[in-house]
Amino acid sequence: MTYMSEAQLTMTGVQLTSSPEKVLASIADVKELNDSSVTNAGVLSAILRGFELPKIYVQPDVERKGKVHLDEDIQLPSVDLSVFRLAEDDPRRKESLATIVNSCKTWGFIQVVGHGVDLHMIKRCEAEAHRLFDLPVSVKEKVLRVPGALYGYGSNFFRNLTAMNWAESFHISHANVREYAAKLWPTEYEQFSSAIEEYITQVQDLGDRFRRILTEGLGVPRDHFDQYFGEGDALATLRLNFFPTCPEPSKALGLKSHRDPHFFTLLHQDEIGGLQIWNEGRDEWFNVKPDRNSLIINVGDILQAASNGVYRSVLHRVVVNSSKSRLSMACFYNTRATVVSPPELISAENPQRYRPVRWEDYAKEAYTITTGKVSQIDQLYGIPEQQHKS
Ligand SMILES: O=C(O)CCC(=O)C(=O)O
Ligand SMILES: [Fe+2]
Repeated sequence: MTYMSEAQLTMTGVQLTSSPEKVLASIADVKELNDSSVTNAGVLSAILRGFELPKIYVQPDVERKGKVHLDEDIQLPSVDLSVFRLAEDDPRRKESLATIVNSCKTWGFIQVVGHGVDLHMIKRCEAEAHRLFDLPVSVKEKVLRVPGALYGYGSNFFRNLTAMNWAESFHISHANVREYAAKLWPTEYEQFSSAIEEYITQVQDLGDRFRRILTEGLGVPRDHFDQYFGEGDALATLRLNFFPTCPEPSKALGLKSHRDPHFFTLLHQDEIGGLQIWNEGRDEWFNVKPDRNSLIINVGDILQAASNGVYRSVLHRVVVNSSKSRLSMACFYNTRATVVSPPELISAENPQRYRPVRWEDYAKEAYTITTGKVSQIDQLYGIPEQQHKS
């Protein structure tokens, strides 16, 4: 296998610059210069296979340190959501609700089966996602996500990147998938568009149902948050993530550690694995065992605020490996409304912990805080302790 030094890479056109868009663009140049046979593979895997890891992907120590729990993959608590069709006092329903609440308080994550999202449809959507990532770079560049834009192709969605994520991502919504797909496949965008639309529709419907379950779990009327979401009117953005095989996986990350800023995220992952969740109490990263039939739902910052800190938005990241690429589909479920926690959750002993928060304002700052101890919602919207007492 021939490795290219950084200097050689630079000579062939890869500018090691801090702008991911430029890197993508210059990687495209390398492809055209060096190897026309790679057009049907994902951009990073195709271009970088056999190369040493360019510096721009080497994560700083702060991102790489942290003990990983090695004994055994944890199985996130898993709940069959079909029990929520049972009568309210049915013990199986109660037990499942307790599991969900506990898991969202501690792990910030829960795994669900019996979710009602069609598994064949998920497979179709994954196949379409692969079709997208397999397109030549010169085509994917037509929908490049430029800085500040919400949608499109690229892996730069944190504004404070110190190294690039070893990933290709594509952000899209139900409302604009056709517009973007038509740029990728001028005459045959129907297949991709309808798969994505159907996926978002079904996952959003699950989100609506799950939102009411989580609300009930707070001990408030299950329709309490309906006021923020309307009828099937949640904001839902889909991020397709493709993690190519990586020549030096221990130095890179598929997604650097982050908390999702939205209300919650509904995630599907293929069978490869790579998602790790930070457990604060134990000071360790935990691997999540992938299960194709389930979806993972994780609490986001807005829900943490809306639940007055009961549900936790927890740090997570994606590690990569040298032998298998991975695909995940993350649907960010959210509201445009200004969110405050229900009065039932606030008392003298348990004061209001967050100022009202509106996604449009929060989004401007949400991705700017670096990794680690400080939660971005605490820092930006948290009400300091001493103000609780006064
Ligand atoms: O790929 C995964 O497992 C996680 C993806 C994720 O955290 C995200 O897209 O925000
Ligand atoms: Fe995430």
